[in-house]
Amino acid sequence: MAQASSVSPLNVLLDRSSTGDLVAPAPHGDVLARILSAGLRAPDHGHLCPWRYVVITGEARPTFAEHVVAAVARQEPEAPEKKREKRRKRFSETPMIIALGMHLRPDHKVPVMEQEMAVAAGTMNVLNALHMEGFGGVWISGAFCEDRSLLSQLGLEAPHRLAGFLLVGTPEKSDRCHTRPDIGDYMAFWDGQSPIAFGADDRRKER
Ligand SMILES: Cc1cc2nc3c(=O)[nH]c(=O)nc-3n(C[C@H](O)[C@H](O)[C@H](O)COP(=O)(O)O)c2cc1C
Repeated sequence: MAQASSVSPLNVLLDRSSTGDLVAPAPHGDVLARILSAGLRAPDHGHLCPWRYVVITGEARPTFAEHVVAAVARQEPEAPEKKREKRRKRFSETPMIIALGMHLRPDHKVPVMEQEMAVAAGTMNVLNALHMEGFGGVWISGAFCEDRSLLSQLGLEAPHRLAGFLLVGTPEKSDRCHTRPDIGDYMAFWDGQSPIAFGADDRRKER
């Protein structure tokens, strides 16, 4: 486990980073159920429970990879063969794929964007939970995630959508933290008078 007793939970969170360089094992059984349960602890306006996790492992991966490649061909007909091959390899060989289904209710008084944000918040919880249990992953997306035929394979008929996929496994390299921006540029205390000017925006103007 990544979290030794002397390490604070916050330090574990601050240590998380995404990686697509993943090897076996991926979580399974009760550990997987607990990791996905963390997703269901996300804030959820209206208690609509919009999360739908579709787990793809083992022999189902190459079959699903062909559906992804077909969706890429439909959505991005100009995409080079190299891009399709990259998708095929990632979806066939990554130890576990988790499709991030969004069970949306456009007619509900809670705006769809808030329903989608609940799914996004749940996804972040899952990424953190993976990290805390010694696993890793990366959230990926693309135009192919809008492909209705691909979504149907996952049981997501309109108006339900896909927030992308988590590629999941064990990080190949332990030292994978990249440099993070300084929080001082991204936070401020409002003084009740003047609008905030963030350091991050000043720096952007300088470029
Ligand atoms: C909704 C969403 C979709 C993303 N899609 C992709 C993607 O298709 N390809 C990619 O390389 N990174 C994608 N990313 C970014 C990675 O998941 C990841 O955040 C990035 O590599 C930076 O790593 P970090 O999480 O350690 O900061 C996406 C992130 C989000 C939130």
